Amino acid sequence: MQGRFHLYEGYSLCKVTFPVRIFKLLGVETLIVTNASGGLCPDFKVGDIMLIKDHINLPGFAGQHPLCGPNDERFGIRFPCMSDAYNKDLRKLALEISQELNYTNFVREGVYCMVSGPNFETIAEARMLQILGCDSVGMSTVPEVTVAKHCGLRVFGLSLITNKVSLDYSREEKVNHEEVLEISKMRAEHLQMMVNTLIARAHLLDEGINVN
Ligand SMILES: O=P(O)(O)O[C@@H]1C[C@H](O)[C@@H](CO)O1
Ligand code: HPA
Repeated sequence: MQGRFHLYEGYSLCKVTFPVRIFKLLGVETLIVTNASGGLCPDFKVGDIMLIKDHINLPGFAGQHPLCGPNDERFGIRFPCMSDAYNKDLRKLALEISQELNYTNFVREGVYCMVSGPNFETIAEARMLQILGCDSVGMSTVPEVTVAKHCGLRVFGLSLITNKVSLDYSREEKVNHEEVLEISKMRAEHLQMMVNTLIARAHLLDEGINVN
């Protein structure tokens, strides 16, 4: 996909995740998601690439969940397990690839939290998210991943840390969308290289071939 639909644009989560169901019907087996997010983990720097280990579905807690409503059994079960939403083998492979590519000083792992947006977080909200265990925060991805896991797709996710989230009232810098775009452009080639290499190697996992 080039771009995506967002909840904050006014699309229902059913529409936001519709492409994932189309992928499933087309025979796709693995979903690779990328996004931009704000760093909450104090160790993260702007420009870091975070391999998504897990997520927090904050809109889901408030009833904004793509699987609410009648369950379509043709796609998956009513109560899907989410404890392994992000495929372990693909994450391991991505870590190996980041070493080979010499990317280790800007590749991390962490927990992504989705908020609805469209505003960036208040300081109090950011502090709450950090206490909850979120390493980064963004406005997308979780609905698509949830629907993908529901219908049995294997998921791998990358989140580019485009800004530091303000956690301190004395911090002068303000988050803005231009910065998000600028950092995304700066890291585009690295991200492409990681994703391309992962795609080239991922099928070897299925065939049980040692990828090293
Ligand atoms: O679409 P993603 O989640 O990658 O982009 C983030 C969330 C907003 O769309 C935008 C805010 O700058 O970046
Ligand atoms: N907060 C929420 N969404 C984002 C951010 C952020 O700081 N940066 C990019 N997307």
